[in-house]
Amino acid sequence: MSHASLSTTVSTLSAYGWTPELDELFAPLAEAGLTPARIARVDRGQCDVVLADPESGELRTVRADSRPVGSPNPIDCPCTGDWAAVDLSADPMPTVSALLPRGTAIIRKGSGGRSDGQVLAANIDTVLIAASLAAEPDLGRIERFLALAWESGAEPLVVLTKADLVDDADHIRADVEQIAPGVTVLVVSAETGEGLDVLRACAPGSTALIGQSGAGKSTLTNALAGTDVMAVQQTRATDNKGRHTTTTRELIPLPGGGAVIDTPGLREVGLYGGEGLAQAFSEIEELAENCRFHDCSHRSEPGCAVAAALADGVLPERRWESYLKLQRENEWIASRTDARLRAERARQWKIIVKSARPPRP
Ligand SMILES: Nc1nc2c(ncn2[C@@H]2O[C@H](COP(=O)(O)OP(=O)(O)OP(=O)(O)O)[C@@H](O)[C@H]2O)c(=O)[nH]1
Ligand SMILES: [Zn+2]
Repeated sequence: MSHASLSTTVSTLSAYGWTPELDELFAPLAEAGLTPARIARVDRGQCDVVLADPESGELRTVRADSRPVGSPNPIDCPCTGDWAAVDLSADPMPTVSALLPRGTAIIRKGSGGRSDGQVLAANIDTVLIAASLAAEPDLGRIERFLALAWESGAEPLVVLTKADLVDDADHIRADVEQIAPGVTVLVVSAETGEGLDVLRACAPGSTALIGQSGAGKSTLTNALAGTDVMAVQQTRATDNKGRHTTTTRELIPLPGGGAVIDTPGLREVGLYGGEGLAQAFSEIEELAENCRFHDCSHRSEPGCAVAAALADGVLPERRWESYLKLQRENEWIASRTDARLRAERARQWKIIVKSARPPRP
């Protein structure tokens, strides 16, 4: 590929987040005749990728066989938002030959008691947590989403939707700000357009939308895209039960540049370990630094700053309980994944030992 067409690729794909750094990383793959592409949607064994056509330089969506990059570990499987190397000349259809290392990734615990992780979106700049103002905000759930978002490496942003349905949006926003240290909380309405410009300005680049079913994620995606790209629930859900409209994760380009990944409503949001929890509860981490003992368990030790903050109401009981609950979950998953990784390593080790063993005389 000539230098000229490479820089065309950079400028064409930059709307999707392609950078000169990625381009440099990709150089050997381009040399091998592969084309950089962003995965816009994943189905079984195949995916839609967006790429700059090597001939015309124009953006094109191509269906590609993703089996060559499949993996028994769900975390390593291709995911919406991944950057990929595509072989356009493959027969009978283009194939995904390689996945590029992820910059950020939202990973939750797989559903149904499994200890596998599941990647919801990759290479995003902002995780937009949508929660409806129409119902009492579920603070515990928002805290959970915040921990998940911080852990992704991207910047969290809380968006309270359906502002047109309530009078006291600012009051609720203040409550949510209390549980979201360091995070911007916006109030928007897709119905009236309130707050959408601020939202656009707050979330440049690639954004992933997460939240409960019925939170208004698809409506927001449509509002940002300026066209009906996602199907929206027909009737106004009051109970939100079993009414999932969005079933796939899809990367949608935005007119002003950037892209948004709409995800299906999440009922189960198990954490998958990591430091995100500490960031989501940063004020507790700061408090703990003032405990007399540096290994304080915050139960009954003298000079415990957490206990003092609980006693005088600076740290609400609900917030502390929520932190402990998520921490227990994280520890459980950490113990499970460690055990599994150990088992995996033991197995690989056995294979190596077996193949290295000299043949029997
Ligand atoms: N009044 C009002 N209703 C809204 C607004 N945004 C969304 N809704 C309604 O809320 C319902 C749910 O919206 P969706 O966008 O489908 O919700 P979702 O989060 O994408 O749901 P899933 O796809 O199931 O995850 C629909 O009936 C929307 O019309 C808003 O700003 N104001
Ligand atoms: Zn303490």
